[in-house]
Amino acid sequence: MIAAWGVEDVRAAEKAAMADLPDGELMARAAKGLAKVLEARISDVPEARVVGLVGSGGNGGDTLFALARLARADERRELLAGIAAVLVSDRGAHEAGLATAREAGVDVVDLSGGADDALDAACDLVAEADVLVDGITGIGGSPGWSDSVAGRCRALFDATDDEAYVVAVDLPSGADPAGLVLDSEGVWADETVTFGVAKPVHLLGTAPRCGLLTLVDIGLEMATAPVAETLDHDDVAALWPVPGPDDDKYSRGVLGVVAGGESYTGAPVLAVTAAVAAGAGMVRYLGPPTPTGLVRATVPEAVHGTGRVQAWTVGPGLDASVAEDDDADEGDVRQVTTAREALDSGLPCVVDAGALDLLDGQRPRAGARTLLTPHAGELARLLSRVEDAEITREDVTADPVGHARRAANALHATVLLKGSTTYVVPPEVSGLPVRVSSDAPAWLATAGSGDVLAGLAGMLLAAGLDPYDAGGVAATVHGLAGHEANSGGPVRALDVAHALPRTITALLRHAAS
Ligand SMILES: NC(=O)C1=CN([C@@H]2O[C@H](COP(=O)(O)OP(=O)(O)OC[C@H]3O[C@@H](n4cnc5c(N)ncnc54)[C@H](O)[C@@H]3O)[C@@H](O)[C@H]2O)[C@@H](O)CC1
Ligand SMILES: [K+]
Repeated sequence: MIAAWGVEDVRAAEKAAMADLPDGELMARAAKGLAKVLEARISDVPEARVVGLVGSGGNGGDTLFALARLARADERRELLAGIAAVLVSDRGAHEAGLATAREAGVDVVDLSGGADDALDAACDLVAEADVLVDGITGIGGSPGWSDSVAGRCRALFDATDDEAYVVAVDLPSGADPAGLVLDSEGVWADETVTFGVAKPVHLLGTAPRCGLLTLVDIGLEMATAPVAETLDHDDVAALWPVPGPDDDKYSRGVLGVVAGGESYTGAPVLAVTAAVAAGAGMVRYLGPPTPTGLVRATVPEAVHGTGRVQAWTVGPGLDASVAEDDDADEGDVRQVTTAREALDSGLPCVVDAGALDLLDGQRPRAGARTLLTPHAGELARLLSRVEDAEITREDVTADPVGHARRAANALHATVLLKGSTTYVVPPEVSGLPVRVSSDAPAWLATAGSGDVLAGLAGMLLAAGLDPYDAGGVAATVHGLAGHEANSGGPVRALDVAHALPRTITALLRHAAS
């Protein structure tokens, strides 16, 4: 599991650690770890040139100390062609760090004061750099560039060679440390070397601009809960419901699926296939004749009609608007009633697609376990109704976690917000971290993919997982199955469902080995 703590909690932990350590020890640890990573990255580059961009705070301090270490280490080996530091801020740079870097022989170009010739010299340096170390801002930075350095930073990054390997110190400068502002100007790194623990910027929607995440241990002890986390393969395997010798199909979990209608016939096939493929004890499909016939023909394991279930997946391919349409097919209208009955049942429920349109607030029975699985547009529609306000898809994509949280709080449900990054957001009162999953292939953005996810998540609810775990596990396994279905190329949703058994087997085998 990778867990991320908020900036205030990180600062508190740093303060606590520093109280027991000699002055400068924590930064020395950070710089040592950073220098080690830089050394490894340049080990194969003959006559490498390393340039650090240095801001005025602790982030620049880390960078200067690390460059000094690199320069010292190279005194003996003379493998590097040059090590330079560009001071970008008018406020100068970390005093001890700068003195140490100068002493170690690091070339320094100071841009404070704004002289054009200094900026030209700095641009020449970065144009030649094989490794660019971004130490402008860390957790003390605000999103984007501040006015005083914006022109310089733009010029420096414009001059950077596309081939240069960009290593961000702690986080890419200009990225929002809290990971909430997604579109700020600033650095996109190939690798981010962070210290102590990950921060939200590394896991939330800003994660893609961090590149590879490398964690350097500096001995922080966190006294608070993380705000975000990403499940790794072992976490998922540990949560996966593995049947024991005493289990039967009922104890493993029966999932009821209310999906599709006379016009939308594919979604039920996908959701039911996914639930069966993921290992449901039994899947019971409820729907009008045409999709029922299709499910019968394609998923012979499923049963049909009303009966005992332990959880529901409601909504894939469901058209809730037929309830208001006098000319609508009778079976479709009945399907909306069935969906309402499932929502009213008090049983655990995945509420997806069309069923989200049936919710105006909490499900009727207090405490009913609920996992909502909207994409950004569906969440905007749901929140607009619940809050009686106009909320757009753009509002949601600009602050996905904030909006998912509002829906989770208002509906007492866990919200799995689908997108290139998927967030599983429990109500605030739970105190649980947001779960983030961002390594699904972009090819998964395809029709039917959400139906597979809804079937998979429903199967996990039926097996007894709570909505938070079911959402986190389903999002991760769905992404892995997307890779498994056709790594590096287009995938169709049905293939993702069919890839579930081998994806799950691989996870369980890996964890057992
Ligand atoms: N405090 C500690 O014990 C440790 C701190 N460490 C490093 O110190 C960093 C935090 O240091 P600071 O609190 O000094 O803050 P930073 O170094 O992250 O940034 C603060 C400086 O950046 C400027 N700045 C803020 N927003 C800006 C923007 N949008 N554009 C341009 N400049 C901007 C500020 O004027 C200020 O001078 C961490 O990210 C980490 O790299 C590490 O050495 C680990 C230990
Ligand atoms: K940085």
